[in-house]
Amino acid sequence: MISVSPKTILDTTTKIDLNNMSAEQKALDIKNLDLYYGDKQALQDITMSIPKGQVTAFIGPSGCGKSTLLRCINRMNDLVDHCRIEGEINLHGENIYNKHIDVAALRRKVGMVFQRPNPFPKSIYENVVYGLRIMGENNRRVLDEAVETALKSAALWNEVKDRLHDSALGLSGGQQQRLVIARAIAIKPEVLLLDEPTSALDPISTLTIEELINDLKKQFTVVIVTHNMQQAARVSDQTAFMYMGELIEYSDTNTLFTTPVKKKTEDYITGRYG
Ligand SMILES: Nc1ncnc2c1ncn2[C@@H]1O[C@H](COP(=O)(O)OP(=O)(O)OP(=O)(O)O)[C@@H](O)[C@H]1O
Repeated sequence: MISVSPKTILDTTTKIDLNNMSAEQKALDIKNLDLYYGDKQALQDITMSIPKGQVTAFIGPSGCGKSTLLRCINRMNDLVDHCRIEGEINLHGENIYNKHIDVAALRRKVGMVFQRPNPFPKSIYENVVYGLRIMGENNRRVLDEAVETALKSAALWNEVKDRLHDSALGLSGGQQQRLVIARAIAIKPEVLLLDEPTSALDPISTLTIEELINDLKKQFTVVIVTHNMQQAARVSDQTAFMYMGELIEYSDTNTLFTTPVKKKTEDYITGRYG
């Protein structure tokens, strides 16, 4: 089993019965989800519920479908021409793949942060208010408050409060990633999707983001894809292990890393493949 710190093992974050959640506890309900890129099936019959206000990690070897599943949650795969999806992802009891769903509105509720920080070539301030401006908000006082709140939530305020109108491109990689998180949360999404958010960062910036994720779950439901099992063990409440497009095991993180039920999970977390 991988070594997780005693603090992680003893963490008594509210445990949820993942197989028996009430509608109020669920942020997302994924049912029998299949995804095909052309003829190739990349996700097979994924069924899982993701609890509100917690951190859920997707782990598994390269190519197992982690990012594909994450991208389904805000319909980013709609942008891939030859991609076909069957099954459901329910948000508030409504399938986000229903024909009448407004995808732009969905993406306001389900924000996403990618591997590489991607600030716009604008000021720090304008990056944070970008989504609000698109939504038609131009009141200076409202925008100022949103900038302060989002940057504080993203643990960046103290570092940038005196240079809000400088270019975002002058920030370090770790600061840029926190800025992108601030931009995503400024419009107050319900769910925040993080696709390997620290893979391009140094260890200290990684630690800062991991601490931040722990704070973010007080306000948002967080779903994170990570290659790094120690990171999943450190930041998540529950972990889903995927292999070749299938969800093999999904349980609270301590259980998955200490007493996995499936042999494939055990082989993966003990480093036999991946
Ligand atoms: N746009 C695409 N077109 C065709 N195939 C794709 C596309 N995106 C992903 N795939 C394939 O789907 C499968 C799952 O890929 P995905 O990127 O979701 O895996 P992953 O677990 O996130 O991998 P990694 O950890 O390497 O990022 C892989 O076989 C991949 O080659």
